[in-house]
Amino acid sequence: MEEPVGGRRRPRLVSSLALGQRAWEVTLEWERGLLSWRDPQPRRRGGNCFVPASEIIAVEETDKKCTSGKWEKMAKPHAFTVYYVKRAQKHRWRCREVTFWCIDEQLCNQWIQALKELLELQKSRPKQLLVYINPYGGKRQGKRIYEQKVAPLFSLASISTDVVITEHANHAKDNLFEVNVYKYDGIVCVGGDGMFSEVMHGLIGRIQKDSGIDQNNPKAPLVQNNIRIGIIPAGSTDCICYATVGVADPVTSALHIILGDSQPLDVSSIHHNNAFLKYTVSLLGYGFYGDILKDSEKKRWMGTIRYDFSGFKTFLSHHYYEGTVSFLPAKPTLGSPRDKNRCRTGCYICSHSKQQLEEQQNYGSEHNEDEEEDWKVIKGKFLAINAVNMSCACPRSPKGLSPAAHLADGSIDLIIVRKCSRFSFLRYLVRHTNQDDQFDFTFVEVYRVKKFQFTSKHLEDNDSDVKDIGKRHFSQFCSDHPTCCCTLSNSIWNCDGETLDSLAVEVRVHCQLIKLFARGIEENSNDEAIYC
Ligand SMILES: CCCCCCCCCCCCC/C=C/[C@@H](O)[C@H](COP(=O)(O)O)NC(=O)CCCCCCCCCCCCCCC
Ligand SMILES: Nc1ncnc2c1ncn2[C@@H]1O[C@H](COP(=O)(O)OP(=O)(O)O)[C@@H](O)[C@H]1O
Ligand SMILES: [Ca+2]
Repeated sequence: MEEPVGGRRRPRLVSSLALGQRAWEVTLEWERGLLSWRDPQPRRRGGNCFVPASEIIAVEETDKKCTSGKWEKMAKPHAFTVYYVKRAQKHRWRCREVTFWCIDEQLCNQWIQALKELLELQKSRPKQLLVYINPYGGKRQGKRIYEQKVAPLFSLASISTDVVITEHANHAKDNLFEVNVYKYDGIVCVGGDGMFSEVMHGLIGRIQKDSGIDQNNPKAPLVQNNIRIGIIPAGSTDCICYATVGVADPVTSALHIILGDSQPLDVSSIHHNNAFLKYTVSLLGYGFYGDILKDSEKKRWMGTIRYDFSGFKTFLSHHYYEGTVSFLPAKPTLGSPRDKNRCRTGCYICSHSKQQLEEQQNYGSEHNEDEEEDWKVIKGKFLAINAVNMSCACPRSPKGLSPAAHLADGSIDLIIVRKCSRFSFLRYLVRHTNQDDQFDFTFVEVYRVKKFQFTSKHLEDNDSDVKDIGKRHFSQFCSDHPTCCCTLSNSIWNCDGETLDSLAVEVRVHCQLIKLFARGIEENSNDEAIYC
């Protein structure tokens, strides 16, 4: 039965269709973009289901061969299946399907047609994607994960893909300078944070090159682009995926890509002496996390547990490093890393930053804050200096290094852990895994900043040539004395899981430079009223 209601542009479609052994009242509301089905006998539990069009993955005429033997086929020979997003535990999404049956072929086709037209209106969904798979990331499962869990969903959603399985490090990055990136709606990387970093460098670099922007100029206004990046987690930490989606799960990420989600992300650029070094979006860490990375790179053969092993070893070695950190604080309107304001889907702090960014772009370039505002300087002995652009939540620490950091506010949270006892440092680390405040220690400071610089004491004391010789000498010295906590050695910078070639860095955040196929972490996503 079809019932035009309201006489507006498009009538509401209401039919009695069979689902399971019963007839259900199925409604498609064009104005609200909502598909619902209601059990006309509401005594039964779970009698009402709603799926917004924005969460429908695909609609297909049901292949009757696959369902032979069911009573539906005999009584109601025509059917269509709707595939939609079902929210499961802990921010996981799954693809669920529901098949409706009817006697009238024309009615069945009308439903398929209407649902397909509704899907056509979802303009932000990608149609063509470029996929890079790192077959060696994490547990070396990238190719299998993509082929078994992701590709079937992309094909269900009629997304066409060009797939590149990388053959060496930097393959994806270099390739992004060669291909016609503009023909794609998005780039997907299958791997860990390192693989994401590679794709991000390729994409940002390519866009700047095409726009005539010199990345070596630390003051250059970088050009944003609308080609979104999707992450299918298949790495060792997968913090960028976890902190932007709420879980590191390939199917969930594939569904966010299919629905065409868009999450802007801050990117920090790292320079030294007017030379571009790298971009970072998650952790830029010196000291503890730099040392873990240095040690763990030698243990890649161990797989993902290399980080725990190197973490334990680095914890025991308890090295501290001397240097100077200077930073430019962010405006107080951006909140503080110690407030309880978490960045969640639709975050108002990030939306406000977006508005400001648009105003700046419309009314001329950013004014020079360096000259107007006060830089703060901290000299000392540090166990760790961590700059994070996002919470860095990951399975090891579900709240992350800075639980209140924002994905797209145009600021970095700078965490400084001064020299302290092993026991105090352990207490600090343990608080990453429980509800206690990890910043509530006298030896931990945290600031929300726009820019910062770091120089190791060795660089301050020596000129750069002497430094390089000294660095090698001191590193040798310390690896010969693994139990000493001497300050003579340098650490390295861990930049999203990759090493940096410089000890001294000048870092600046670029508000919302890139976009991901994500929507941030949904608040109470299990309680919403969509599911059945
Ligand atoms: C006592 C337990 C303490 C647990 C503390 C856990 C804090 C974890 C914070 C993790 C922040 C991760 C930031 C993300 C970095 C990634 O971009 C980056 C690259 O990822 P990819 O390999 O997927 O490409 N990953 C990393 O640099 C690895 C970070 C390693 C984190 C492992 C930390 C383990 C610490 C273990 C300390 C053990 C002390 C035991 C004392 C008895
Ligand atoms: N085919 C390949 N062979 C070797 N290294 C690769 C290949 N493809 C990508 N890489 C590099 O592997 C590094 C780690 O990748 P990633 O996917 O982040 O795994 P993990 O999370 O285990 O570190 C990245 O620096 C990336 O550039
Ligand atoms: Ca940020």
